[in-house]
Amino acid sequence: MSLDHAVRLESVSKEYGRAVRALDGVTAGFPRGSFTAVMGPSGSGKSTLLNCAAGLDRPTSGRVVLGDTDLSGRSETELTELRRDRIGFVFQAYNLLGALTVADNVALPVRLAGKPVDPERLAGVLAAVGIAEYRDRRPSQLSGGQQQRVAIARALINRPDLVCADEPTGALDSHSGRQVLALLRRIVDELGQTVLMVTHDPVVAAQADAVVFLVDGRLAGNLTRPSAEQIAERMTHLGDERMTRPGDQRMTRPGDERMTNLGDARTTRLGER
Ligand SMILES: Nc1ncnc2c1ncn2[C@@H]1O[C@H](COP(=O)(O)OP(=O)(O)OP(=O)(O)O)[C@@H](O)[C@H]1O
Repeated sequence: MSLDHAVRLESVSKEYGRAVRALDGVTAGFPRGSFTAVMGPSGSGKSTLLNCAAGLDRPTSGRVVLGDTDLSGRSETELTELRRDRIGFVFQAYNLLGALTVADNVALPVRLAGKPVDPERLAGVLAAVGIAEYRDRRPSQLSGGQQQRVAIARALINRPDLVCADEPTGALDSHSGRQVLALLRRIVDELGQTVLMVTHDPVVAAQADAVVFLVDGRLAGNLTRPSAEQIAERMTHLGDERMTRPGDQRMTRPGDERMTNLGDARTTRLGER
């Protein structure tokens, strides 16, 4: 079965100078409407994977395909436009503009594209993330969790192909973090968005449909709909993955599935609901 991927990485490697290979031959596809968490030890290449998938970093070799658009060989201007129009970003630091209102922050990607802001679309997105009543406030007048909702609304305004979230709950207390996670889950389930999220936290990753593990820039397996306990267990054994052969992305533990099964896993999940 050929899957409809929001984004696909094909043999992607990323080197910094000669010494650092942040990604090493990563091949992975992320089906539309799926929620995937990327985990691994510090320095394993998680943010690099996310940044390559989002066209923020260029692979040294291999290619990234967003929908049916190959990002290889695109100019900086083209990549900037692709990111603005087709990718939503949510970072640990909310990256909102303090001088703008909530509504203007959310509308910014539309204005930057030189397009008129559709008031209904704007109101709909603000309502969908639960911040309609704060639309005229400045970010500094909101809690961390509310600011992250604004960032999620801004990420959604252009109906992106892919939402990239790097430690989206990293700066939040556990209650706000849970709410933001539930919101990410909801934008996948109800709006059909595709979310790719980097996290260190097994409880956070357990919200995803699939968890992809990285070690030393290589895929070290994935788990489908795991519990936080299964993820934590796996994380403690990740160092063992260094023993696997380069290029061997087969899973070695019970319950694991190959990358190509991520889409099937999601179908199962939704089918169960
Ligand atoms: N701009 C850069 N220049 C040089 N090396 C870099 C650069 N960005 C990342 N690296 C290196 O690439 C490797 C992967 O980094 P990356 O940030 O992707 O890891 P990570 O898994 O997200 O780490 P963390 O969990 O600590 O955020 C690391 O060894 C890092 O030091």
